[in-house]
Amino acid sequence: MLNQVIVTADRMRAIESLMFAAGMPVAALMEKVAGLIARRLAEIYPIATYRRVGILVGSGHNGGDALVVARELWHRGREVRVYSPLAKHKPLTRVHRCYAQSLGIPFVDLEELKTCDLIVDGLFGFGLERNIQGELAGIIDKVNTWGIPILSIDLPSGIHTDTGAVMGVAIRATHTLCLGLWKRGLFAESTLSYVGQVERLDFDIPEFMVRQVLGDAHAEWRIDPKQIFRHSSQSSRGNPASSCLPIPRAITTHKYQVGHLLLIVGSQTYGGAALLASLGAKASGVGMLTIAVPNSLRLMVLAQVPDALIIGCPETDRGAIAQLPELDLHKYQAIACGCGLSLEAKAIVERVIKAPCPLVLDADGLTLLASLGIDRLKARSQATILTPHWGEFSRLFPELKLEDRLTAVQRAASQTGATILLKGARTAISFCDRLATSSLEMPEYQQTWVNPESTPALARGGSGDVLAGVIGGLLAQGMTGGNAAIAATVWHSQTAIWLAKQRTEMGVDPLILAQNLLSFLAHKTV
Ligand SMILES: NC(=O)C1=CN([C@@H]2O[C@H](COP(=O)(O)OP(=O)(O)OC[C@H]3O[C@@H](n4cnc5c(N)ncnc54)[C@H](O)[C@@H]3O)[C@@H](O)[C@H]2O)[C@@H](O)CC1
Ligand SMILES: [K+]
Repeated sequence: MLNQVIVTADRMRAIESLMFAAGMPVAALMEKVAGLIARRLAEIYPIATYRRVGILVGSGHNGGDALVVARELWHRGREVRVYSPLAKHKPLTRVHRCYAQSLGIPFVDLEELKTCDLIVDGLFGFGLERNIQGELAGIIDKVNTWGIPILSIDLPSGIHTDTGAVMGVAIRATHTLCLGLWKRGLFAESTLSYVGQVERLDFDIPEFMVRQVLGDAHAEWRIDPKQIFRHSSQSSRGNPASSCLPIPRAITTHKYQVGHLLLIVGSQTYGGAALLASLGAKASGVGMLTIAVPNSLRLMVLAQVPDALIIGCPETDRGAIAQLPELDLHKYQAIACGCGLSLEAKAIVERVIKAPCPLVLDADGLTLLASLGIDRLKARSQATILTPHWGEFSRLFPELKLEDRLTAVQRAASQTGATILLKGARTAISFCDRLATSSLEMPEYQQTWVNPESTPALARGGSGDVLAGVIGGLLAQGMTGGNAAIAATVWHSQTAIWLAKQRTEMGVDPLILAQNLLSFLAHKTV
């Protein structure tokens, strides 16, 4: 649980206050935390290569942490230099400063840090309140130009704890050690070029205190990718129940028990999208797959996906699906619609919105939904998953485009009742459900999960089609909207990370991705 909650500065302060009120001395906690930072630093940046360490010290407890780290590194034989540009300090920071000086640790001018092998950034943590200006801004700008590795304590100084906004300037870290609980701002896409590699440093915050502050309906969570993949005998801990892969199967399972998915995809212009979505759906292990495409694509899709039922649909002059033939939409456990559909297929989207089964809308399906009006979703009684990237999201929810991504996705999901999967480098998924770790009596509530690991290898046309197909397949097999969105997102991004290691980020085209989803899953769960 502690590795999954995302907190704001206020929540972090409230949890910290509970620890202090219960008797943990403030100074003891700083000592413990900074000791852990110093130990982790020694693993990441060994003394043999990073002997000279420059420490940036601010006025608050982030600076206090940095001074304890400075002292510990000094005792372990590093050449430490401290730069402490502010005149006033919080009392605990001040005493650590005095003690460091009494040990003979040099307090130097900024320029003298230029020859260091490593910089430790302890200027500001979650206490940053306003834009950084004047001399301090100049200091950060300068340090960023040196090209020396920087380890930031808690957050890169200058990053807003809650929104991730850059408060004027910010340190560009190579490594960030987030203390205790994940800070919300670390998950904003705009901070990714500032945080470097991010780790959480656990300092034994009692879980009951975290629960006391966050309550039973905590809204923002970080997905733990490791918990998605498991042997079928293992139970899920933390991530929403049954978002785990592979989906277990009873020995007597027959094909009609593992879902029938209808894909409505493709146009003459975007034939490949239909194939990629189909291959994603196929990898999900869905029992039956029916693919509705324009007539002219029928044989091409049949040749590539021989195990699917292919329905050729009448098409417009420009090769979009003009109408669905007499299909009984009741017989499908899920429908995924939109990949490569083209913007001529509005009538199709109008029809599938009324379908009496779970529905995934992607790509052109979303743009068409935006033109029909998001209110159309009110007619739906079954799960709906929308999978927009930011551009599609802004068309669907223009009034939310100024919000930060986490707030925006949360509002969109509560407005529509749908699961919203906002794609990006840190895909965020918001839906209304019970939390897996809670009792069944617990009411459903709005929750948002962020995928913390991905790769720019996925930034190419067609990756999203594969994802939509996988989600459709998982939905058809009975996963809830939120669980299917989480499982598919993690599976898709972890497969891409795995492939990028073998083929470079240039080598993960969507076809390779779709073809390797199952090899990755097998490799992960043996
Ligand atoms: N949460 C926890 O349980 C723990 C927190 N610790 C550390 O304490 C930090 C938070 O400490 P603080 O609350 O003292 O906050 P910070 O150390 O982040 O900084 C706050 C100080 O900076 C000043 N300040 C804020 N914005 C400024 C600006 N734009 N320009 C100039 N000065 C500005 C404030 O007046 C205040 O003096 C954490 O980030 C972490 O490093 C650890 O020591 C121990 C455990
Ligand atoms: K910092």
